[in-house]
Amino acid sequence: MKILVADKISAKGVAYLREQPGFEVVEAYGSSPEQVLELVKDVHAIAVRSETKITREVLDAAPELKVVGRAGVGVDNVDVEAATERGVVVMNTPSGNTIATAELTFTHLLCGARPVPQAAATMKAGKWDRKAFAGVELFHKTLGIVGMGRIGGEVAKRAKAFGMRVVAYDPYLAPSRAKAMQVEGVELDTLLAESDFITVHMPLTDDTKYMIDEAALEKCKSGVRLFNCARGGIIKETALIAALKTGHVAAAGLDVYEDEPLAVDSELRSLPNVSLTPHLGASTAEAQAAVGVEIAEQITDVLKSGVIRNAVNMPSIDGAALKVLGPYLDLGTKLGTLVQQISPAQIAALKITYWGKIVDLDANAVTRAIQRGFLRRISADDVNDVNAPFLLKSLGIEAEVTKSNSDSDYTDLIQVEVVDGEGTSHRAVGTLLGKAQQPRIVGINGREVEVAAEGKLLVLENLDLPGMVGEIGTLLGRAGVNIADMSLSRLVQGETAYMVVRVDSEPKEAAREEIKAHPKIKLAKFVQL
Ligand SMILES: NC(=O)C1=CN([C@@H]2O[C@H](COP(=O)(O)OP(=O)(O)OC[C@H]3O[C@@H](n4cnc5c(N)ncnc54)[C@H](O)[C@@H]3O)[C@@H](O)[C@H]2O)C=CC1
Ligand SMILES: O=C(O)CCC(=O)C(=O)O
Repeated sequence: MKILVADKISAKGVAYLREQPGFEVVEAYGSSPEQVLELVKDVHAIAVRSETKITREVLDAAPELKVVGRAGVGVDNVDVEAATERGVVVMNTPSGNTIATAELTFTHLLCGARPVPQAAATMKAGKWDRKAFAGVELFHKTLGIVGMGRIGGEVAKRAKAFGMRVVAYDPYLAPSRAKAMQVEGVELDTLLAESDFITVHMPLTDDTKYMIDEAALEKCKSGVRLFNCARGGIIKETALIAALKTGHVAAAGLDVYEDEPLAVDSELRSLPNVSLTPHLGASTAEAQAAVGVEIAEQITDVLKSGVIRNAVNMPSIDGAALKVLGPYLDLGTKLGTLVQQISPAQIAALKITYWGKIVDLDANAVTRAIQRGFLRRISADDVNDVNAPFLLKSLGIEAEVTKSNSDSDYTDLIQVEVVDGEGTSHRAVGTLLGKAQQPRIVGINGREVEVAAEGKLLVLENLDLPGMVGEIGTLLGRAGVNIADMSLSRLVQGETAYMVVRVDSEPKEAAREEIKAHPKIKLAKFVQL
């Protein structure tokens, strides 16, 4: 396994990767886009911070790639959509740099209140000016926090310790969390109107781009102070520059920019009332050690054991959750594979229904396992849990999931149903049996059966006549095929019955043709689970 460390992550993180038997680690920092294309051609994993851009082109150039690991929070330098289409897991380390970024934000807040960087620069220049650098206090001022996630929350705690009133705007902020954090949840306009200091802490999205523009600034108090240690573009730079020049915005502190690195001739560099840092939020020894080791561990887990944590393009399952969900994932994959093999090729919809305990668990991962199982034999692409929903959609198959509260005869039940182009439904139902939670198939196309969900199966619909079991047994015996397990089911005596036969080996072509052509057999499917 080859791992490219494309941006500088902590030495401890790199050492962890190097210690793994079978890992070859290549460190290549500051590579040009052309060099990156060359470097990735045989890598299985790439570790980045924010410098290296993992574009669609880079992903195309990396056929072996399984995972992109971002040592940090924002994944804006990774084309997540393209990665998802290719089944590449994109993961981040969400909390390792929270404190570092909250502390840098607070440093900017303090420098916005007291012009320390400006005063320090004049001291270095040999001056002694006690009049030009008066400031204001944070005490009893209102701080508006836009985006009350991990970093916003830590900033709020520090602001409370400084005696500030904290108001927050975050559409996803639960009132209970706001209360616990002693902040007032308000609408954005109220925050803009009431805050003396405003700091933003959310990702850059279509919703948040230019959230603080000319119109928003007009709603702010004259003399407001603004801070952005999240992503450039949340505060519109041209609007901010104009407002800093008039003094409507008294001071600003920025760590991030619309274009990074910030242009040498950016007007921001020459304004006296703005403090700038070059995207240093996460740059503490502690944060880098934390995110470097975390991403190295996460990459190792994906490559060695398939355990995925902190993925941004699929549901993550940690070790404890995997213990609970593991048997369901296995059952789900098998049911998906089974249904695909008993159905016609043209499928309009794949419908999944859950009953029992599984309803209360996070079934997203099981849904993906079912979809992966269904696609395993029909998609030309490498199918995995990341790209299964995308591939299904690209085949024009509609996905539907229902969690049912109705009673069932089993503690847990999963039904996978496909509807073909003619509107006919084909389905399989499965459960987990006993302490060992063995996957069992308990229904096929509305017939109750009971057979282990593993190995090779022969699914037959035959006329419900005496001697059928003997005839099939003889036929398979003649073909040298041993029967491991068998289940029979009929709805109405004398009509058709279902026979599910688990066999030790696959019947040869001639025997398969003989079974298919048997006048008393209406349907014969050979299934490999
Ligand atoms: N300057 C730096 O070096 C660093 C920057 N960051 C950036 O800081 C930002 C926040 O990071 P975390 O707090 O860890 O993320 P988080 O995911 O914990 O919090 C983000 C919050 O933004 C909120 N949000 C989403 N859309 C919103 C909207 N339209 N309006 C208001 N709030 C909205 C979410 O509900 C969530 O509470 C991220 O963009 C991250 O990339 C993170 C670490 C270092
Ligand atoms: O890696 C870095 O220094 C940038 C950190 C950052 O912006 C993030 O984690 O979102």
